[in-house]
Amino acid sequence: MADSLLSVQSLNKRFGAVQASRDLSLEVARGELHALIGPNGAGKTTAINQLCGETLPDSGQIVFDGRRITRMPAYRRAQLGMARSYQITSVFDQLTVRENLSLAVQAHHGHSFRFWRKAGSDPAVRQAVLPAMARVDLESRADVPAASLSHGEKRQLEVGMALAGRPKILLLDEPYAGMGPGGAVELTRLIQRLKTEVTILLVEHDMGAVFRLADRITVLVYGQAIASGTPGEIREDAQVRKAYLGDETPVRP
Ligand SMILES: Nc1ncnc2c1ncn2[C@@H]1O[C@H](COP(=O)(O)OP(=O)(O)OP(=O)(O)O)[C@@H](O)[C@H]1O
Repeated sequence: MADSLLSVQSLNKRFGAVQASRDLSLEVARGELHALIGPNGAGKTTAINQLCGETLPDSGQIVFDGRRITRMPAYRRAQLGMARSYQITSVFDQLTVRENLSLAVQAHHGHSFRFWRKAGSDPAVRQAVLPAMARVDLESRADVPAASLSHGEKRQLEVGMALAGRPKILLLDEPYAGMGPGGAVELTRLIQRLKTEVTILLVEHDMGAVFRLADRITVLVYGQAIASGTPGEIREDAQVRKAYLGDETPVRP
C-alpha cells in the first residue's frame, strides 16, 4: 500500500489449543478509519493487543510508520505515536475531567513539564488541557468529577486522554459497548470529526456505526482476515456474508 501507516504481516498467536491470530495480515493507510470486525472470539482484541505491545506474537511482523515494532515494548510504541482507548474504562473516577486530562497531558509530555508538580498547577499543562477538552466536547464539564459523567461522556474523556499525546494512530476497542442511543449518536459525531485529524483503527460490534464510519473494513474469522475492502465491497462479499454478516443481515450505511 502506497501510504501505509500500519502494516501487519502474517501474524500468528496461539493460546494453548486456540489459534487467536492465524496468518493475519492487515494494512491501515495513513488518514483512514479502518474497522476490524468479526464474530465473538474471532481474535480482534488479541490483534489489537499485539499491535500495541501488550501481547507478543509467536511469529509475523508489525511495521508502524516505517519502523519494525513487532517486539518493541508498549511504552516505546506509545512514544512513536500509537494510542489505545480501552474497552474497559480507564479514567480516574474521583478526579475531574480537567484533572484527568491534565494527568494524560503530563504523562505524554513528561519531559517538557515539571512532573513532580501537581498536574493542574503547571501553566503549560493547563494551557494544553483546554484544546484537549474542546476536542472531545467536554469544556462545559471541566470541573465535574469523572464519576458523575454519563457513560458516553466517560468514553469521550477516555478518547481525549488517548489523544493527549497527539498520536499518529488511535486504536479504539469497542467504544460503543454499553452505550445508549443518545450517547451513540454523540460518539459517532465525535469519531466522524476525529477521523479528519488522526488515523483510526476501530474494533466494533455495532455494524451500523462501522458501516457509517469506516473507509475500509477487515473481517476476522477464527483469527484470520477473510476479507478487506470498502464498506460496499464488504457488504457484497459472499464469503463475509456466509461467515459473519449472514445473508439475512441488513447492513445498510
Ligand atoms: N490470554 C488468553 N489466554 C487464553 N486464551 C485467550 C487469551 N486471550 C484470548 N484468548 C482466546 O483467543 C480467542 C480470541 O479472543 P479475542 O478476545 O481476541 O477475540 P475477540 O474477537 O476480541 O472477541 P470479542 O468480540 O468477544 O471481544 C478466544 O477464543 C479467546 O478465548
